[in-house]
Amino acid sequence: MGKTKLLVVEDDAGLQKQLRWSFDEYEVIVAGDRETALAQLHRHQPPIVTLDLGLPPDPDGANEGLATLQQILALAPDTKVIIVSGNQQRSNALKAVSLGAYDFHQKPFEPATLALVVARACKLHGMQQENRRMLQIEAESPLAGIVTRDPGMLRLCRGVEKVAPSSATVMLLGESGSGKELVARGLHRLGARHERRFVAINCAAIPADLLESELFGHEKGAFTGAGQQTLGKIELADGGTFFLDEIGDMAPSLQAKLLRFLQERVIERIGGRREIPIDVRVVCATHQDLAAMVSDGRFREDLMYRLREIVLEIPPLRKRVGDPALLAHHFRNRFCQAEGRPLMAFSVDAIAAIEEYQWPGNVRELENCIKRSVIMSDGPQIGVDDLGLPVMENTDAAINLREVRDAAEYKVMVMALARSDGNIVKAAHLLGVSRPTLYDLMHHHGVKAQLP
Ligand SMILES: Nc1ncnc2c1ncn2[C@@H]1O[C@H](COP(=O)(O)OP(=O)(O)OP(=O)(O)O)[C@@H](O)[C@H]1O
Repeated sequence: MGKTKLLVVEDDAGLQKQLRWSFDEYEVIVAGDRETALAQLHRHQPPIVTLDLGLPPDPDGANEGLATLQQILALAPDTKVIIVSGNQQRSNALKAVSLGAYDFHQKPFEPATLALVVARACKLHGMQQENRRMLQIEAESPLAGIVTRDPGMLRLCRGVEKVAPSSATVMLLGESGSGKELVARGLHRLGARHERRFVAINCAAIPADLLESELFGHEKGAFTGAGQQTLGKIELADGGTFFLDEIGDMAPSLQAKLLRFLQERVIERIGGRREIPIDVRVVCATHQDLAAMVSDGRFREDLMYRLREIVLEIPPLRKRVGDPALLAHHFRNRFCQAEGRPLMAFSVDAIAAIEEYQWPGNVRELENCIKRSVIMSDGPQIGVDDLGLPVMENTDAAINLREVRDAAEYKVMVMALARSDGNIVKAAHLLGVSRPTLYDLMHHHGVKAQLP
């Protein structure tokens, strides 16, 4: 990465030199008047500007400096402008701050203090840019609420868009916390039934003897304690979408009843004598291997086939390229706002740990981890210790050199393409390879020129 650009607007040649010298870790660009300053701003787009208020043709006043400030902010509103002004100009410096300058520093300048102000401004600018990028990603999100840049997830989202308008029964496969319910809601929202209800039931969370009544409802007096008629979840979803989570946990006796409903599309409330026609779109989900359960006799084969007219697989978080860090920023934004805390940055170590960790609990685990970190961390930064991630044991999962190399190659290639927004020339430059080499790599990994 190149140095951060710093535009110094200062008409005194001696001071220009001094500033250039004390900011050697920045790429310092100097301008001695308004016109040059605006031209340099245009050309270099520096995130930070130090601005002397006394510029020619008004070196003893502040009019020219204030006018320059206003033009800079009109052209590049995110720029952090730090006023460097003489003691006698304090009131003008304050005026500049009220016009949108980031801060002011009095002459004679103290390099160490000014360096601190510039570094802080730089950090703030970086966070604001990152936040803007996040908001854009969220706005561009292929499905409302789903934050991802991973090619596999983007493919899944395209699948959801294709399947949503049909009435096919969909089975979502994915580990716990990987976003199955979010995808089910996406199917509902993009489908023709979006104005009706989305009703979800988790078969694993309800005791087996209550699940039947939860699903099909009951008439008054159907069993002890059935004091009034209660509609089941399937009936409540009539016209809309019915989401059956953890379908693998359903008891065999209920599996038969569910199968009958899927075949005939009628229900009978417990204790009722009437068949009630119901028109719902069924989506189900499981983290279990249903085929294996069928072999063991724990799940009905005919029901499995009924349920999986279309199967969509949600990749676990550890297999999504770039998503752990992306989602961490997304949740950090959300929880900082919810907790009324100023936006915190992740330390470099914290981001590395987030990318490294395997996330067995997937997005839900990451979401909880970031929530806890935002609440618990004391400073303006979320450090690796705030995350409270377990220390990872060394696994011997991947020791085949070609596999490891292939996986690493794929990962950096997708990251470069994502970072350059699909621009092949830029991505090749980032990777330090030629364009034809990048095309070869993309071909090898089956990645299309335009990111999915
Ligand atoms: N890609 C994503 N972008 C943003 N938030 C996500 C994403 N995936 C999941 N989440 C969030 O993570 C949490 C868990 O997701 P969800 O409940 O859909 O997972 P699940 O697979 O249905 O979990 P379970 O198997 O435990 O029922 C939710 O708060 C959800 O909003």
